[in-house]
Amino acid sequence: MAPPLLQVDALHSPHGGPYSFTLRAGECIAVVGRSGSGKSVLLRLVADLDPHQGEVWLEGRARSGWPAPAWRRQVVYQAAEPAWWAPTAEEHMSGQTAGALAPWLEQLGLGPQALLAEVARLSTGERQRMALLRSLARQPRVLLLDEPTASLDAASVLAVEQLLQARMRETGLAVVFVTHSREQAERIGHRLVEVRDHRLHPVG
Ligand SMILES: Nc1ncnc2c1ncn2[C@@H]1O[C@H](COP(=O)(O)OP(=O)(O)OP(=O)(O)O)[C@@H](O)[C@H]1O
Repeated sequence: MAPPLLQVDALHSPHGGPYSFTLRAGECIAVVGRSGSGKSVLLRLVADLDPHQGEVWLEGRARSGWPAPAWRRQVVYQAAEPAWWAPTAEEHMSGQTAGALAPWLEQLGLGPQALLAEVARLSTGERQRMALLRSLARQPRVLLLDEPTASLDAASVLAVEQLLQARMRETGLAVVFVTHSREQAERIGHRLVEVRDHRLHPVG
């Protein structure tokens, strides 16, 4: 049998873990847990953003064998409060044209002009949807999402979930989705885990 797309082995730091799980192409693991339980720590360790021990494998190849920029192209982390480093969203879109992004913009209820507006002038919810587009524009194999719909109304939440589900189905994108909503976890997750006592526990 083919190895899992992502394999996480005893990943830990002083702030969380050891965490172990596998993720297949096209699969979503939804992660729930109390505030401060270590959900963001988990994502940051998988993304290689904090010092840690343990290992992560992508397509059977250990992360220690990947050049860091190549790893970060394939495994993309979206923070709960994403940072922006240029004035407009368009400048963050990994060279993808407005035309190429148009279907996603429309699906998320954003007009094409939102790409050209100053990011700072977008509403919190517009910025959050734009952050997801930026993550998808990088065409990762694995997307690590930290509460990506926290600022959205119910219709926009569903639009985000539907876009992600289509990308998982059509491209094999794999997702680790951190959320405070058990209902959302059940909608989007093929598997649910809870972070408790610095460990992952299967839910349901
Ligand atoms: N670099 C760090 N230095 C010190 N403490 C840290 C560091 N990173 C995380 N922590 C601590 O680890 C714990 C888990 O943090 P984490 O951000 O993962 O929580 P969370 O489950 O994502 O919470 P929330 O749902 O509120 O976002 C917290 O107590 C946090 O203060």
